[in-house]
Amino acid sequence: MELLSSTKTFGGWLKRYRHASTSVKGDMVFSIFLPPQAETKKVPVLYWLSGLTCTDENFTQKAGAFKKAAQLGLAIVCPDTSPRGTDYPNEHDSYDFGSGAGFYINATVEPYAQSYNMYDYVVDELPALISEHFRVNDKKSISGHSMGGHGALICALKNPNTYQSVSAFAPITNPTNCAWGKKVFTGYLGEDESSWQQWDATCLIQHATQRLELFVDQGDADDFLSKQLKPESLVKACFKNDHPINLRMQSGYDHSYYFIASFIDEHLDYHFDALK
Ligand SMILES: N[C@@H](CCC(=O)N[C@@H](CSC=O)C(=O)NCC(=O)O)C(=O)O
Repeated sequence: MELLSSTKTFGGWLKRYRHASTSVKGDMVFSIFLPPQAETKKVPVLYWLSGLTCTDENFTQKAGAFKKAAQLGLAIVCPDTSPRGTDYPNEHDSYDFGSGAGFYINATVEPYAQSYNMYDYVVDELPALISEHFRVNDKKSISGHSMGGHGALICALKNPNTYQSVSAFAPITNPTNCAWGKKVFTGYLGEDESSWQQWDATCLIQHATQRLELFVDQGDADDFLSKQLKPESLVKACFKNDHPINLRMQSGYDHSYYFIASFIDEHLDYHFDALK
């Protein structure tokens, strides 16, 4: 791994690394916040998955999470949102497909199938790398925003007993039924919609074998709420399958990192309670 930067903050360290990834067959960059407690003991980890157009740095620079994480003794790992360095057809033409829009799934359509394996990267490869190189214990939780909120939900739903807790800010909830999801699923998975369901949180609820609560914050002034995010789909699926969900509609909040910064401390407390 190549250390790109190391910055002291709130008594801990924010470090940025580049490494060669086997899942995406190219270099990937991630950020990790190590709290002061990690100097002397192993700490639990929260994985944070960002949304469309983001890199690992949107969360580190805008969420304001590190004071609380330092107090709790919680490491936070922020992967990038897609492979970089490739130049596939349409990969860099729009904000909601290709680079910056990996969607945390494994693509099956060529040429994307060669490297757009962000699910394997965040579920298997990155945690193994983090365990090998940092003073972390085997407890982990996952959270994210929008595309990354959906990523967090599917990682938890598809991997029972892997994460101690899961939360999401303004997640896309039912990508098989919104424009963002239909566009990327067609491009990465193909036209056969039956193959899409295994990557859709609302569809996955009926197959869940662990009833891990879904903790979701959603702003009611979010411009993407009714057309892309559709939390009512997820709530309906949870209700139908007796799956626990705590959806908090937050009055006046939009889709931005100002919203995330307003509630991130509560999410960190929530995860740390489960990780203790
Ligand atoms: N057209 C907009 C859309 C990009 C946007 O809003 N991205 C969000 C995530 S949306 C769902 O995954 C985001 O987190 N942006 C980065 C940020 O720092 O706010 C555009 O291109 O701006």
